[in-house]
Amino acid sequence: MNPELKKSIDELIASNKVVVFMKGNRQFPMCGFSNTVVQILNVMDVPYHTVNILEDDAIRSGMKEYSQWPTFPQVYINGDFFGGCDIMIEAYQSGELKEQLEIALNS
Ligand SMILES: N[C@@H](CCC(=O)N[C@@H](CS)C(=O)NCC(=O)O)C(=O)O
Repeated sequence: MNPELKKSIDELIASNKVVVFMKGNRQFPMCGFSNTVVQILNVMDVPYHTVNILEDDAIRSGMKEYSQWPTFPQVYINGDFFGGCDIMIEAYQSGELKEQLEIALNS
């Protein structure tokens, strides 16, 4: 992929403990899956950064390649790809998400 784009994604996920690449933003999610992830993170009460992939086609296609994941939302925690909506729901219910967020935010 474009090395400039890769570098800017690298920097974005390195400088924010939690990043959500999503459709819309936290105030106005433009898709039910993205909305679910926003609701989960709001309940967890953690700081997170969102990127609206609908505003940038290069990011939209670039993130699919970068994450090797075909859909949005895409959640990064502590620099690592964590998952999409289904994985977030599962991890929220099992307690795994709380654990990972605690590790990330305390590191
Ligand atoms: N099962 C997926 C659901 C997400 C999904 O299906 N997203 C679709 C519709 S919003 C998507 O991003 N499609 C690719 C695209 O729009 O570029 C998950 O767990 O996140």
